[in-house]
Amino acid sequence: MIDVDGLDVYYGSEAAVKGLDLLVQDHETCAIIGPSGCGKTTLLYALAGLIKPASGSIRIGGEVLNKTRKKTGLILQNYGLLPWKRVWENLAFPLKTRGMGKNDIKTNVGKVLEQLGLMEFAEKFPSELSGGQQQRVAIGRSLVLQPDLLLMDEASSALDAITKEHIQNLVLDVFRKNRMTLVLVTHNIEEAVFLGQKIVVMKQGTVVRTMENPVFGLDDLRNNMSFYETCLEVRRVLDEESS
Ligand SMILES: Nc1ncnc2c1ncn2[C@@H]1O[C@H](COP(=O)(O)OP(=O)(O)OP(=O)(O)O)[C@@H](O)[C@H]1O
Repeated sequence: MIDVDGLDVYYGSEAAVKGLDLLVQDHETCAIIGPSGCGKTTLLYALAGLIKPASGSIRIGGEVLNKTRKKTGLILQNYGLLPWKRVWENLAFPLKTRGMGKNDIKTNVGKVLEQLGLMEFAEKFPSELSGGQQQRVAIGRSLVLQPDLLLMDEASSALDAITKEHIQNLVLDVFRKNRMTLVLVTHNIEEAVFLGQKIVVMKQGTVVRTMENPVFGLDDLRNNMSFYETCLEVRRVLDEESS
């Protein structure tokens, strides 16, 4: 479980996150949505252990977080790939740095490339790939480490509408097959409703609304009217909170 209690994060004298409380259960997905500048990315970095809070606490699996965790994967907006390494090496690199043997690396990287449909791109450089393919490689880089918690910042914001949906489908599939907790930050209401079991609305550095998503995980969700009704409900909440 992720348990955030009274979190304050400052940049200099400016508070980016203020008195924020959040609970995310194990194997749950949580989508964080809110206007630009409300502190979503800052919260994600704090959950990754990359930013130290001024006060309050973050507990993950009962342990107070005071540095990065091996079992937390973080996927950033710009994908964070190593441009001079091929896809295969991009996935192998985090395992090498953890001292894994060659054969185990081969098996693990092979499995993840297979799962993400990336085998045919194994020998390519990131610059030779489309945005959606690069995003899949970024997901792969996190998955090889078998995270129990995956943090994603704007998973699909730079992608066209169709590729966006493919990536969202893939993220849901990855979540289901890998038994992890998923926290994602998004500007996109449909993405929040598609991927968030719990939808958390932020405003000015704090959580103003938490919604349980009634349609999360339904089959063929995008062809179901209740999906769009839930999107409208989230839109109403965002409008109310911004007025
Ligand atoms: N490195 C930094 N130094 C100083 N202020 C920062 C820094 N990063 C973010 N901020 C400020 O902290 C606040 C929260 O920023 P943050 O990036 O967390 O918001 P966000 O909700 O993720 O925004 P967006 O949706 O536009 O990405 C903003 O007012 C921003 O200007």
